[in-house]
Amino acid sequence: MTAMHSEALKTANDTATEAAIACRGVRIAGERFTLGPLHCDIPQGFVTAIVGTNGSGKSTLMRMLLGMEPIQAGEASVMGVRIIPGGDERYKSRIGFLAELPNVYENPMTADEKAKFASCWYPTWDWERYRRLMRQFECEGDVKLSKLSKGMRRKAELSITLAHDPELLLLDEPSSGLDPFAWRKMLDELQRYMEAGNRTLLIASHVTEEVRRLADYILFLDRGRFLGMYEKDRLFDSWRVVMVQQSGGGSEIESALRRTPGLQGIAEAGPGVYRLEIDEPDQGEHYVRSKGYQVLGIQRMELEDILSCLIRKEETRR
Ligand SMILES: Nc1ncnc2c1ncn2[C@@H]1O[C@H](COP(=O)(O)OP(=O)(O)OP(=O)(O)O)[C@@H](O)[C@H]1O
Repeated sequence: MTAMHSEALKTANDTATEAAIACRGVRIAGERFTLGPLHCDIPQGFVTAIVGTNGSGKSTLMRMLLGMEPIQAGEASVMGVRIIPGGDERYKSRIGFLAELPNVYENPMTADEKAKFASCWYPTWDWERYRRLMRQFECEGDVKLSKLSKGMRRKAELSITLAHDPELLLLDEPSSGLDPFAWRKMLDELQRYMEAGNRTLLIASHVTEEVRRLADYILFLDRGRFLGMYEKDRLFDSWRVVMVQQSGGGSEIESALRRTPGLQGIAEAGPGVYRLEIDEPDQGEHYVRSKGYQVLGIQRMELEDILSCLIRKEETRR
């Protein structure tokens, strides 16, 4: 399976999916860090998870979408609005954003005070929804944000972020600090949010289980490099590690194995033993067996394994 870019994504879904976010060769360059070029469509009505190593640019990407990181090259648009310096910023009131870290300037405020401030900014603000979410997360609205525990504050901020039922939700590591019960409630709330059908969630997460449960698509980043965007179910269904053995080993077996259909990665795991990472499991296994090699085992790949494989592949490509 190949990484899905705009046209391929439409074909894969067999629908003319609207892009909630479109990036065309977007590049953001700082003194010590460059993100991009980024070329992807985040489809409307779906959950896309950004998965990447620390410092890979997940938060930078989210900030760019809010016009907080200048774009050096390429184009980005959010819900049809192109992000340009000094451009129309009204699109931001249709977005809910939960930053990775709390804003220290808001420390003296209570959650209710912050909510009051937000209610003036968002035309679709719904006090009923805010109160329901605060109750759901067992949050106190009249305590200063600085006096709340990390997890309590996260839950209060999440309630505020969701209270205006935004068309696009950007969540930067939302589960950071949440206990397992709160985490489950958050997943329920996010699933409820998506039930409207026309809502889009972009979530940066290091939590494999969260990605597995929520995401429809996964966008991979590493050190600012875009490693591709994949449909989650196809990714987990098709990527496999196949252990192969052939007594004698040598360069012949390796060059034959390099022609395995769907090969994403290959490594020698011992004398005459090879570890193949493939995304065409049936054809791959058939090919290996047809060459007379012994298949020692086949395993599904975890998210971390897939990310490592994509990183290695990108490094060999360079
Ligand atoms: N406040 C900052 N000042 C200067 N450089 C920064 C700052 N925050 C991030 N960076 C740089 O931008 C790069 C991308 O950081 P970013 O926060 O986008 O990564 P991330 O993928 O969200 O990381 P993490 O998983 O650790 O949250 C980092 O490698 C870092 O060098």
